Amino acid sequence: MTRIHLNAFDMACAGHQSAGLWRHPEDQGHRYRELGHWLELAKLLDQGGFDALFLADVLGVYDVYGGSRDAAVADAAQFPVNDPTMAISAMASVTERLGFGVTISTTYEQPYALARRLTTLDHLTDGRVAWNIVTSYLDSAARNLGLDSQIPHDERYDIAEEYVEVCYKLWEGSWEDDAVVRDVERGVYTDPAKVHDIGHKGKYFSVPGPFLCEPSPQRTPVLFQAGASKRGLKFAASHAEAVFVSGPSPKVVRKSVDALRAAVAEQGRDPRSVKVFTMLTPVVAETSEEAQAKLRSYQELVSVPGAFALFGGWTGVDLSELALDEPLTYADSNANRSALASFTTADRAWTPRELAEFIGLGGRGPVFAGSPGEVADELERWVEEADVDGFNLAYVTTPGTFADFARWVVPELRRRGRVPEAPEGPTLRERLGFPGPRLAPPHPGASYRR
Ligand SMILES: Cc1cc2nc3c(=O)[nH]c(=O)nc-3n(C[C@H](O)[C@H](O)[C@H](O)COP(=O)(O)O)c2cc1C
Repeated sequence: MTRIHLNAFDMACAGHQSAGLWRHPEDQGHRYRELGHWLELAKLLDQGGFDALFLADVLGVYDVYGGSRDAAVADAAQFPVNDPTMAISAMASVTERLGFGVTISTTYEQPYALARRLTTLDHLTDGRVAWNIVTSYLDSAARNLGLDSQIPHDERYDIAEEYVEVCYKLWEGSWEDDAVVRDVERGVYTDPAKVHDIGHKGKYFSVPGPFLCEPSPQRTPVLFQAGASKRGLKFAASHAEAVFVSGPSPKVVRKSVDALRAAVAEQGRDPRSVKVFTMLTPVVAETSEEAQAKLRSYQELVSVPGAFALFGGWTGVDLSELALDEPLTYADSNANRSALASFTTADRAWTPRELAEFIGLGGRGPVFAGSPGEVADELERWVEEADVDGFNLAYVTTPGTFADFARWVVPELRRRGRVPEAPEGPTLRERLGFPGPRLAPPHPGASYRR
């Protein structure tokens, strides 16, 4: 029976994908500032059968809707938002096997510094870190990070290509495995002959020296990628070990997955070796009726302006300029092209009225409400019809959605042989089904190894 991988999808903010639900009395998203909140969540996920906690991130405010940031600010739509990396080592200290996927953009930070941060986390978590490689989509981020507006969409990916090349050289090529000798008698901690300058001089980056860190358990963290435009797919086909996609139906997601697997094969890699995760928000209760009642109570709390603020940031489209029943059209934007395509060209053109209902809960992915058996059936249907390997499960309330899922659905998935009783490991790479802790050929990163 094919394994189903499960990530909890979250962000270091009070309102992630379900705009307005911070008003729910059980929602604890506002505790995102407390370390205790993250430690409790990590323990719940670790014991509850999740493979990883996957953390999104943005470096700007959502200010496309109505030409203003007010809706996003008032509704806590991914604002305020803290740095996603800080709590990870603390979470690792209270968990055994949970992985941590962290989103960091290649657009606003030098690879030399980022590679060190991720390696530090890989050491402190004993090899349980993944990097979700993104290129960003908000003009507001660009403006506050020293640019007039965003670097053009496809060039951001050109930068990302060179960025990961630098990282591979640092992670895989700079240090030999046995460089650290700690030879007290000779007075040698690290053998200088086994640490190498990477000598990188490219179009965007110059890194002549050696990596600052000694090799960590995975060396290169597990590489996730999110972004499914034509250019995004090309990047993923070369570099991603796992890809995060989203779309409203299996039919829409299947198109991206087929295109991705074909592109991976063209790169000489096994198309099944890339794990695809799609976004879904589960609403589960003991019975179908209870789950539907719960869903209705959630729907009453949705903030449409908050949802439209998120949509504006993702796609660059200001829904305030459209009539409620006017279908959206696709135009190449500088934002997240695949997000817009999934509501226009991929299947059918959605209207703002339909979007208000759909994205209010769970963002760009579907919401499914049902009993444990019905939710498990739905996940199996997605695996079959969309050809995905797992899910980034978004929440309506946190930690409520994750606790319900761990309590009701994971045991059902275990009964069906979809989730193992004990996780594989010990590293995240092995837990996700790869043969060893480190990148393996023909992944291009492995070719930099000494
Ligand atoms: C499912 C999904 C999740 C994403 N999550 C993030 C994120 O958390 N932060 C971010 O800056 N970009 C995120 N992105 C967007 C990527 O940064 C992407 O590089 C950029 O928007 C271009 O996407 P495109 O190739 O689909 O046009 C996400 C994209 C997808 C499809």
